[in-house]
Amino acid sequence: MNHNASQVRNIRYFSNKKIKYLWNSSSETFQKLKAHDGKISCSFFHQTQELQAEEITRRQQFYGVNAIVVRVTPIIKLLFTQVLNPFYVFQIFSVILWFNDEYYYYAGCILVVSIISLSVQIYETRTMQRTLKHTVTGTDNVTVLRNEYTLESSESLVPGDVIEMPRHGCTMQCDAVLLTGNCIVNESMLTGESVPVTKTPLPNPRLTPSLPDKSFSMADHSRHILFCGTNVIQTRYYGDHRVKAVVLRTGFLTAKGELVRSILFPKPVDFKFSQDSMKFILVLALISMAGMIYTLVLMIERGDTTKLIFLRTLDLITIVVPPALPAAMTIGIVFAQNRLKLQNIFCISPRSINLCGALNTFCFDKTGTLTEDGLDLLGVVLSESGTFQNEEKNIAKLGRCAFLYGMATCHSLTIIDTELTGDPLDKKMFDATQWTLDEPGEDTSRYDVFMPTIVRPSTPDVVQDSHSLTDNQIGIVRQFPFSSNLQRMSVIVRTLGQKNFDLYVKGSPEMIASLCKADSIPKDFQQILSSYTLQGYRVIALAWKSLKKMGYVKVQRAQRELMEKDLSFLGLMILENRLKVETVPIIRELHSANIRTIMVTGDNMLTALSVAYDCRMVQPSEHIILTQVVHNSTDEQPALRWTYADNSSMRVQEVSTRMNRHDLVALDIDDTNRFHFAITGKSWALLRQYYSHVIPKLVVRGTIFARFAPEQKQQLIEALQEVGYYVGMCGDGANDCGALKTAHAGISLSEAEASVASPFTSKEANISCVCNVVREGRAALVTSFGIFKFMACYSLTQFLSVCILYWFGANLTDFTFLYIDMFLLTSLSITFGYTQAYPRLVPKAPQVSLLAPLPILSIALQMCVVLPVQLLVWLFTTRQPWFEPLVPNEDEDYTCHEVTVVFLVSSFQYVTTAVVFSKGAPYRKTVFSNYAFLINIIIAIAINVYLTMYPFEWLVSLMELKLPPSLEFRGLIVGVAIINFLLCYLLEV
Ligand SMILES: Nc1ncnc2c1ncn2[C@@H]1O[C@H](COP(=O)(O)OP(=O)(O)OP(=O)(O)O)[C@@H](O)[C@H]1O
Repeated sequence: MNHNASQVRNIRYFSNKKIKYLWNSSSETFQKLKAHDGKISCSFFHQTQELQAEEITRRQQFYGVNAIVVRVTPIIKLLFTQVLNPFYVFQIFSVILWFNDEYYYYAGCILVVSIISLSVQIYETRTMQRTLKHTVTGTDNVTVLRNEYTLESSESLVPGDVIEMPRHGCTMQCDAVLLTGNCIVNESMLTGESVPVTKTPLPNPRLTPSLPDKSFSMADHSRHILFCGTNVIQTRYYGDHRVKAVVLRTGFLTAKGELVRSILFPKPVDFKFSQDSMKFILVLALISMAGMIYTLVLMIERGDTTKLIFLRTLDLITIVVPPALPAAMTIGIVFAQNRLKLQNIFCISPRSINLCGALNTFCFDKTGTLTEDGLDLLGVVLSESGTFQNEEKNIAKLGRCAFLYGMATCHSLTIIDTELTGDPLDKKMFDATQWTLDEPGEDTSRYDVFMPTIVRPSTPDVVQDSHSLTDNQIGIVRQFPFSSNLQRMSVIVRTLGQKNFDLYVKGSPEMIASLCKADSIPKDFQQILSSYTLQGYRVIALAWKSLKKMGYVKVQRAQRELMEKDLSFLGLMILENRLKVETVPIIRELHSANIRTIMVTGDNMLTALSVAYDCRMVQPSEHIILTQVVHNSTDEQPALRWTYADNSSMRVQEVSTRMNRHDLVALDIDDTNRFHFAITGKSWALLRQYYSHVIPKLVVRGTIFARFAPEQKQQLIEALQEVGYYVGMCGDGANDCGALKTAHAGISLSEAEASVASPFTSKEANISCVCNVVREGRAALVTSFGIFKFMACYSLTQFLSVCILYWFGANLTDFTFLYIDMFLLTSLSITFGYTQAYPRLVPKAPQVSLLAPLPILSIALQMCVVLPVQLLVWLFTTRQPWFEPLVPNEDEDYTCHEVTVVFLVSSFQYVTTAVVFSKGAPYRKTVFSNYAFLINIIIAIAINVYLTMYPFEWLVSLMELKLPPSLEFRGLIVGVAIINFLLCYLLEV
């Protein structure tokens, strides 16, 4: 936390996480610094004048430098912050203790390991900071209005500055609202979607008095805002007029700044696993307290020296609380992240990887994610005089008609680097017309003063001379860009040589129909539409209107809502909606891994239903219940209806206004497991308003969410999280951004290299990345679980063993600790972390991975090599390396006890390892590991029984030792063995 209270001209403020908080004396609170207070009207921006020098200085003091500075923390600072981490403090404490206890080798080794891990951590933190700095930092020179238009460094910009957008593009260094001209931008840095987006000027109510002066909001006016970090590809301008924008927000207050802040200071994730592990460490600490009291009493009774008592007592804490636990638990994440990179999945938030292991629900966007993006145009159905004509597959046969002109003009395609780019749907539609598109040149004479994009037929028999005035050329003079919320886009065009302008609108059939004159809509509109959507086709409608009596200026200033009404319906475009080849197998695999799948789309409900059946999100035998909230009249509470839909037709059956068991019975659903709910965005909004108590029930069984606006997608994820689901989201477009950020794990399918849109970005544009992410998440989580359990079991085993040794007045030596802690732990953690890469998610798949035997091999190694070596060393080195007598030990009998204890330590560890490795991944239980687990347990029990009940008479006689005398001793050992088993078992369940 970086709090530094200061004063700027009697204003008290402090900064925290790159944001300033100012003192508000009237409310007596600190309030977050905002660029504007949200009560500004749109006309305010159009009245913006240049800022005076004094005002600029004042604002610069207020808002600071306009830069998103990610500092690479100096090594010394990082070192201090890392060393002050409680676990390192504990480690330092332990090392000092061990040195004092003369465990030089052991303390030395731990010191070396800690230094290495600290250096690696510092190196990695700095590399990450450097990469982030490289991605986000940027300054540029910007033309800004100060006295006159001058070139200034972008760092000096303040909110309120008027800037000019350069003609050939730039990268935005602030958030700014566009006042004049159009800009084509690529927002992939923020949204992951690399389709060019057209930004239009903010409506100016002063120029059009009929226009209400709405209050400005970032969400409502986002299509007029150029966001920081986005790439402005081209600007369009009026003659030699400037393309102007007003700076809205600077530095970390910008949209990009917010995203960078969320990476620099991630929200603490409420993950049960990390909470539980802290609780468990606390329990371990309590156990060590008990051990300390026991040692204290024992050693005081025995009359040991104060120093020895002090050292032995504290030593117990370092045995019970494993200081390397947090570091060991991240091993799985490191392996998983590297493996994801190999699969072309980039992760900017590694801590999300463990969360992916817990995901139990995955939401998918439809278009571009489950289905192909560049859908083939199947045909068109024209409407003439309010009647649908026959479907026409060959667009060339349409002839010159309004529908064809609509197809040729109503898009936001643009030429970038000589290539036509834009929305894949727009591209398919335009390609079908076989027209060509010319970007504006310098010549302004032909279309008044604006530089329009020109479209014209490319077939030679039609074009006589592409540069002469021919009535086949159409200029697109204004564009209202596509918005998911509005479900439509429109253009204002003028055919060359004609006086009047025309408006073409295309969008979802429901939306277009609602904007058309009733008499222009065919009577069988719903019927024809359903006939296509039921088959899963994507249907787009076109409409038209002649803007007679409107001059150029009026057309340029007119408000969108006022233009897009009283349209004449032109017809429907039918597009194929093909599933990607990967979709069905991946959905199947997710289902067999017990992960729920949900479709949340902006598309039509019937299309979504059909795709859901096709991709097997809903099985053919399963039912779908459509949830509808219908307003009968404005003043009364809307009615909640449950209707019944199946894959061949939709039967509408009103049931009841409440959802309960009776409703389901009334719907004829006897098997309550076999139905899914579906709802549209419109009903969802009303449901939230009037029936919010139904939402938790709905989302538990909801599978299809259609015609959902971007913020509703986000609401759905939140609703799922509220009822306890761990939710993943996979999407490809800007309309999925909010949902991707909100989900526990968001995967954006994007080609953008440096996108900060979601924690995961997959370059493969299909949903196979979902399985990879879940699989790696599970592998990382299981590794963390396994290592956690292993370390807990092992430190408890060691603790009990050492307590017994204290009883005899002995302790393990430097070498014994070294062997157990270093060799075993390191080799096992690494083997474990590495081996958790399995090829399938599904629990029942009887598949034996090539890597599966590795943990078993490691156990076998311990069994067949390490134990005998341990014994041999003990035999031939007069037991020195293994025991440290704490009190002069005259009685040779004790040596025998000590041997038993060491064997116990090893065999308990062996059992623990066996349990952890073989049972750690329940969803991947392989035939091999099940048997291995059983065999391991049987062997371990046999060894324990043999060692404790018939302690190696041959060995004893070989070493000329006496047998341990008492039965109590054997009883004690057996007791410890049972406790160990119980512990392992409890940890496992
Ligand atoms: N370029 C476009 N021009 C006009 N209308 C469009 C365009 N793209 C989509 N639409 C219409 O707007 C609706 C909403 O679009 P949106 O992008 O929110 O979702 P989607 O593309 O249909 O599906 P998904 O959310 O699964 O990606 C679409 O169903 C379609 O009818």
